[in-house]
Amino acid sequence: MTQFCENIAYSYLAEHFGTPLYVYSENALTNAFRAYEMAFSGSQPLICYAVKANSNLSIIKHFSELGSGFDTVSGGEIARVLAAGGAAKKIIFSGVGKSVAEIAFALNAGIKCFNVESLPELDRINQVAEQMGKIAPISLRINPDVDAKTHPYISTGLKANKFGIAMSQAEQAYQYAANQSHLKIMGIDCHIGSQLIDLSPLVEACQRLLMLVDKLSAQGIELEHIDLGGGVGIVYHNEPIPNLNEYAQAVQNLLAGRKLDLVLEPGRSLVGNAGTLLTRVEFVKQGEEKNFVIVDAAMNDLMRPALYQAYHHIENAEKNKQPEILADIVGPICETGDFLAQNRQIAAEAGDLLLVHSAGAYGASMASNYNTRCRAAEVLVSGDKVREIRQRETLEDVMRLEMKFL
Ligand SMILES: Cc1ncc(COP(=O)(O)O)c(C=O)c1O
Ligand SMILES: N[C@@H](CCCC[NH3+])C(=O)O
Repeated sequence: MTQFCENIAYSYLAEHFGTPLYVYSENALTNAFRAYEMAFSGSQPLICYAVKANSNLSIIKHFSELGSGFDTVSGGEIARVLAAGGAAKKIIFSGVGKSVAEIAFALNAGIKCFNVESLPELDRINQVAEQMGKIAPISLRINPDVDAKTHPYISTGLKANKFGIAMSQAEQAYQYAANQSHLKIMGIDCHIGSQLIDLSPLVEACQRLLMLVDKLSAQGIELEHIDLGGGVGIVYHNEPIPNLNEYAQAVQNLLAGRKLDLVLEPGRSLVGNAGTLLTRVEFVKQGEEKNFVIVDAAMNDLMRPALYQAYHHIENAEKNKQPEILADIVGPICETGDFLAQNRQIAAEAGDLLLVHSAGAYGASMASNYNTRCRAAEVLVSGDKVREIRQRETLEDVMRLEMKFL
């Protein structure tokens, strides 16, 4: 029995668009966004979709039409949001290394706020704003020193991480910002990490920020908004993911009675489970110690398993296909780390179609051309309609920029 994305068979999509292929369900994107809106309806937050999770223009456009704002981390991401029709006034610009050109671009666009991560960055933004005769809206990203209990590569709220301004330096930094002629203090923010499966660090970070908000208020610095960073984790395997309503309730209890607007920057939980990577089995190879299912997707298409030993559920597109073997599911790239899964029970023969689940976040957006492989196409399914939203790259696309130097 073949499996479906909404009303379209994966086998049809693979034949029509080729593999590897990213497939997204529009319904799943909408439902995930609405789940945040509903959970937090008591505080009417500005939900700023974290573009890095999936920067496809059509996905940005879809979220924009749902009313989303955007968390961006480069001039390129800001350009994408603007190109897709996103409102500049709903763009937040995060990141530890904003260049002069990126700051000028963001100021010209008229974004909502810069999330500033250091004193030198404050100086740089002030200088660029002065040269342009503008006032830059800023918020300070505070590093609350909270352990998010996630993979160390995506934990961002500890003292040892490069992100944010230390709690101990925060008041001084706000006073400094208040004295700069071309900055306007708007808010406070934090982001402690991604794929969070425990609510308590998120709540603790919010509490720490609110203590700081009170201290600043006593010093005459009033903030308009608090931005709590990324969203909750998603189920890849069998993780006990946090309940969004519980998170919302805890935050809303903490914010009750305060005149602070709420901003959220979820990425993974808006797109992760809306996406599947389709890949075709090239060969099944019996090694001396292991079986290998060699597929046409690789670490350049989906880097998460190689980079974080991340788990993605993989199954044959034909449900209940037998027999299963124990195998590593690997790509064609010349690296031993090029695997999508290790030691999995899977039914797979050459020519079979496999579904790599939960690939909507940090999949296509982290893809590369390593081994001079062409990036996969992406399609969006809505009911029984399917739309190509990124064409498969050709070799000419990949080589175009360099060819002129030959
Ligand atoms: C500053 C910032 N905001 C938001 C996000 C999105 O986080 P998540 O995808 O876990 O919701 C990230 C990524 O971790 C981030 O670095
Ligand atoms: N790329 C990571 C998440 C990074 C979050 C960015 N701050 C992942 O796939 O899990």
